[in-house]
Amino acid sequence: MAKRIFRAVIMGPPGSGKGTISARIAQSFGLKHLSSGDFLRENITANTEAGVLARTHIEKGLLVPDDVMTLVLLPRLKEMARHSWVLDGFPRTLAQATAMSSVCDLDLAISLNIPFETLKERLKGRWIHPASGRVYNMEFNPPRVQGVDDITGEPLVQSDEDKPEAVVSRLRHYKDIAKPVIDFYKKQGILHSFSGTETDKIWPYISSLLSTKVPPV
Ligand SMILES: Nc1nc2c(ncn2[C@@H]2O[C@H](COP(=O)(O)OP(=O)(O)O)[C@@H](O)[C@H]2O)c(=O)[nH]1
Ligand SMILES: Nc1ncnc2c1ncn2[C@@H]1O[C@H](COP(=O)(O)OP(=O)(O)O)[C@@H](O)[C@H]1O
Repeated sequence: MAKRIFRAVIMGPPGSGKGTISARIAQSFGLKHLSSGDFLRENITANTEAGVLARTHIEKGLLVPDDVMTLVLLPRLKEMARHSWVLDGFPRTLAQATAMSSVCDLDLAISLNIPFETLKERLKGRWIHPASGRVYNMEFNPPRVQGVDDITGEPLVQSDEDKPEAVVSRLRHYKDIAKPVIDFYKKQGILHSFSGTETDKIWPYISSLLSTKVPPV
């Protein structure tokens, strides 16, 4: 019998732990971790038309326009039709959520509610390995050797998006546009929200919810 496909999205403001939690979900439940930020970075590196447009917005701490996002994401989601996945960072607007519902059905939407002050602190300490998208935090999950990626030994960088001015504007904007998306999934009966200041305390709740829906690896 074919294995049932399971699809989840994870939503939350920048720094809320979407990437960290998606990586744990992928590892514990054998789902693929898809990330809108990684898809955009691939396009930026490859200098595609969408990548060039995306870069100009990201550099200003702005969201990438919906038409560019759907152009990048929808074909990737269609390619993943036979796989179970957790998608991090998409959809962020109602237009994106509606466009996505025309190419795939979701089983679960996770929403992370993390206080504003906690988010600001976390983003200040976030460093990434650009080639792989691996994310570190100088307190929460520091690299083994300061300033370099654990796997490749290449240097880590702090992204322009995590500089203080960009962070505050991104966090303000998030709340306004996320509300209709959250309501959209609430109406479908697939929304589960989790609140807290620490990923390690939220994780057991997410993990037990998922174990009722996806068999662990
Ligand atoms: N101090 C602290 N940092 C965390 C926690 N959870 C995640 N982080 C770090 O906070 C930053 C943002 O997390 P990330 O998963 O990238 O969030 P995203 O922007 O929602 O994908 C990263 O540097 C993480 O390592 C936590 O519970 N405590
Ligand atoms: N669904 C989306 N809609 C619009 N812009 C997006 C979307 N996903 C990612 N982006 C853009 O890419 C940037 C990086 O995304 P990501 O790696 O998910 O980081 P973060 O979680 O810190 O926002 C975002 O700040 C935003 O400008």
